[in-house]
Amino acid sequence: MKENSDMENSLLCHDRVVSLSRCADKNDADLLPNTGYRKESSEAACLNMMRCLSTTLSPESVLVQFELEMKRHFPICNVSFRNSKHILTNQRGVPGIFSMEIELIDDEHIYGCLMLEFEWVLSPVKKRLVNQLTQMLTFPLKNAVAFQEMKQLALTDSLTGLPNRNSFENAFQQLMARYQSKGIGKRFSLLILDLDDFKRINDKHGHQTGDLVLSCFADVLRSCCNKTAEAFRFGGDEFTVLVHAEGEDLPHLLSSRIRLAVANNSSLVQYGINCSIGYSSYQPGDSLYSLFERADNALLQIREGR
Ligand SMILES: Nc1nc2c(ncn2[C@@H]2O[C@H](COP(=O)(O)OP(=O)(O)OP(=O)(O)O)[C@@H](O)[C@H]2O)c(=O)[nH]1
Repeated sequence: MKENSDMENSLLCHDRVVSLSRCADKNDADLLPNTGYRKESSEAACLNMMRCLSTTLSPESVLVQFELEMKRHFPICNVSFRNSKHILTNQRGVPGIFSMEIELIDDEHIYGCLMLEFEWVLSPVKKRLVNQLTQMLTFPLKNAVAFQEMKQLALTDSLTGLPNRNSFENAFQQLMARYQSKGIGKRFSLLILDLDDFKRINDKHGHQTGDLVLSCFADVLRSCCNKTAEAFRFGGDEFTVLVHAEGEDLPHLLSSRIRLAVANNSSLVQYGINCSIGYSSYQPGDSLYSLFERADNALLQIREGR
């Protein structure tokens, strides 16, 4: 069998694929003289790959770890994965001169396809090793994608598609941490929105119509929010918006925009839908409870004042 110390080549050595991986340890027994590379059997490479891929549950991180691990063996440029639901890519805009498309097979079904671009043309032996290492990706990637989907479900309201109460509480904690670390003066606001007399819709038109009205209201709310305002379904006919930009009159402006959008939406108008909105701005020392309580009191005052 042919064996040389050319770093670009994997070697077919005693019928086993042997790749060259970068090695920082100068005393490594398998270090090839004056190269900084060591020989590694494909079994060892696969084991390494499996070990490194099993440590994360984020699909993007799985792909990045895969890429890093592949880089030990191959001059790789771009890695991307796609299946019917997902496209993950680390495309850097520098195309490789040689590409391979490898199907990831799971229980005899094709789970997705991995596109790899390399800086150099690969020898047949190297292609074999790429295939072998790529198949290692199937299970961790599938696992990570399933985990992400479950996480997404747990944080999303299934009727309206808006982030749910759990999401709202997470977002609040994140905002509070961010604003606290930037010091006093950085504020954000909370809007609480409650549909007026919504029970009447269910009682008069049925639960399905009630669902449609809630979805329609959520769409209107979404359309009024921008990058600095995020809407949530808090529960039932109650919604919240976190406004994470400074500006004292922002909550007021957003409330007016939402009320106008509701009044101009024919689907909501036909059911006589109105909403009450109360808001409060974050003050240093506030908890979610105190901020929520102030916004809720403001909402009650608006209702009592009518
Ligand atoms: N269709 C539908 N109804 C829901 C859903 N979640 C909660 N509800 C109903 O929403 C209604 C909320 O009633 P209330 O809390 O009294 O609110 P309201 O009728 O708007 O009264 P005010 O807030 O005082 O104006 C209840 O009848 C719930 O059954 C849902 O997902 N779909």
